[in-house]
Amino acid sequence: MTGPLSSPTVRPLDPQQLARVPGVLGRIVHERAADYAAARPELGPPRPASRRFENALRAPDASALALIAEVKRASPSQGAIAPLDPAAAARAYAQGGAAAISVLTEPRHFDGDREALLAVVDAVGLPVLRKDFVVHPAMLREAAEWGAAAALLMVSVLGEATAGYLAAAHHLGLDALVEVHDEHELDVALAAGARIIGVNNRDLTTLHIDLAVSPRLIRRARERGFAGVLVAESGYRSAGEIQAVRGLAGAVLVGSSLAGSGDLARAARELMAS
Ligand SMILES: O=P(O)(O)OC[C@@H](O)[C@@H](O)c1c[nH]c2ccccc12
Repeated sequence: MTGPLSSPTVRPLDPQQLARVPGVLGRIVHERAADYAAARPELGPPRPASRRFENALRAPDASALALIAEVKRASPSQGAIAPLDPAAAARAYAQGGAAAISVLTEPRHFDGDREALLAVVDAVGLPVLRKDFVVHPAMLREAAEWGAAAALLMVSVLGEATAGYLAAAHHLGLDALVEVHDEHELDVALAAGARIIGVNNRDLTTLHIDLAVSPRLIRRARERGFAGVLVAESGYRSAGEIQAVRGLAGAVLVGSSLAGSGDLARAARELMAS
């Protein structure tokens, strides 16, 4: 029996679960699992839900499109993007109208770290998303301890463990961006009770981008009666491309094209101009 104050039990992904993840993504999750192999799995006491991330994406009105701007210094598809100072980048994004900031904390392929997240939490009042390859409950505990308002949960990585990790995030007071890339993953996210679903246009096993993925899966989520927040993710470089998800998505998540622009505030404003 689990009472309201008992912690949900979430296990680190086991080698069998990790082995199911193909391609580039498979390599990264193996590395992350090794990084956290010795970490404690306990979540600790429950924390109150702030819903800060979710609320930021819903405001100011239901038809507006919110920007989640990402502090991204490097990626497997592009290599080095820009040697961003995380705090300065986040301030520029805030000035440019971002509703929330995403910060990569994966060190080997995205040049992210804990310090980047802490610096951003300190620099801006906006809610911050910890963007990492969550394969261990300690990664969620850390996200809460570091002051993140939300964490990314990838259905392509967690599979049937998604519901447990979602409960763990909520136990810690975190919102969760539950990421999907195809119909099956969307069904898993919906069944898990996700409140915020991100549709990644990038297939992380091949790194191929197809901007038609977000509109397709967002429509399907609505057809299924999903009333939560839908986020279109990855590959957006122009206001014209963003136009295609207006009226569909509640938010867009953009990293590379902003991070590599030189003037982050201006790039954010121009990208979101309708
Ligand atoms: O840089 P882009 O193409 O604008 O994409 C941003 C974001 O969607 C992308 O970084 C991302 C989406 N899901 C992820 C999961 C892990 C790492 C990174 C990601």
